[in-house]
Amino acid sequence: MTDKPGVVITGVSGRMGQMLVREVLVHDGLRLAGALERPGHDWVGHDLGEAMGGAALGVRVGDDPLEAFARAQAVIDFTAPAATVAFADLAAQARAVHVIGTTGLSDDDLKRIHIAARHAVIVRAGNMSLGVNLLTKVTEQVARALDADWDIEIVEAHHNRKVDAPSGTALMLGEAAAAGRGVSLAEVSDRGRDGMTGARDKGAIGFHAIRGGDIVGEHEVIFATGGERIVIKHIASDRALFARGALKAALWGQDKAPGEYDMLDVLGLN
Ligand SMILES: NC(=O)C1=CN([C@@H]2O[C@H](COP(=O)(O)OP(=O)(O)OC[C@H]3O[C@@H](n4cnc5c(N)ncnc54)[C@H](O)[C@@H]3O)[C@@H](O)[C@H]2O)C=CC1
Ligand SMILES: O=C(O)C1=N[C@H](C(=O)O)C[C@H](O)C1
Repeated sequence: MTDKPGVVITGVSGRMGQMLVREVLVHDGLRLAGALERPGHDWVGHDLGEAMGGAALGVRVGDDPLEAFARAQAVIDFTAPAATVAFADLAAQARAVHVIGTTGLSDDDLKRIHIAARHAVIVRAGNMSLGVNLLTKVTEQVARALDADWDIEIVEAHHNRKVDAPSGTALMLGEAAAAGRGVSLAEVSDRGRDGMTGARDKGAIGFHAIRGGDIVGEHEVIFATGGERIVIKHIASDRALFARGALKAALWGQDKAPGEYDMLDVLGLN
């Protein structure tokens, strides 16, 4: 028996799920306590290691979150909005730290997550990398220093399997730019122009999404005015980066009071 906190990984067959499994297996401070997939998925009932194409791990892929979370101190969840909202309630019942990487959450989803955080620690971020979280701080500072004669545009690029746009990261960067400018993102956001749009609205924050091939994740914040342009860019070339950030958050959350946190809290950048 070990006293390392046990982690359940949801969506284990997914791009991030498999990366999280690999990273938790080599982590010094955490152990794999369970693996979940959606009911009806091919992997359910099979050994996780064998399902991943390797040696048996002695961990069976399950489809019952309540049973799995009861045995865990943390749940790491990169799945889909409907699943994540349900997991937030169940992780809170089990008093397990819930690390949420899922993006594309609606305002209603966010409200339900907020309610679950009354009873347990939830760490949620559209991007778990140090580089992107640092970029949000830089974006906020640059936006604060510049007036609305500087147009702000956010361009993101991802692989062709991504289902949501703008990316969670682009929205984090948009929120940071809006905060720096002292405006509400909802009021100035301008998404994916097409057709006779008219001239750009002064003060708008524009979003553009590229989808292609196997791009892991690229984000650019452009500040443009007459005669000059500032471009700040982050390139992720390995999903392990997101997985390691999520594991750090799971460990960090173990001694925290119930509430909603983000990666800036985990990384000490707030
Ligand atoms: N915050 C961050 O740093 C990052 C966030 N993401 C986000 O993570 C999410 C997943 O991304 P990918 O791994 O690329 O997607 P994916 O489609 O490869 O994997 C999602 C997995 O979740 C599973 N799933 C869906 N409903 C489920 C349920 N009810 N119970 C258990 N499993 C369920 C699916 O079967 C699938 O295996 C997306 O929202 C993506 O934007 C991705 C990378 C980094
Ligand atoms: O779906 C992805 O792949 C990614 N999603 C996150 C997002 O929406 O920003 C983070 C990362 O860019 C990869």
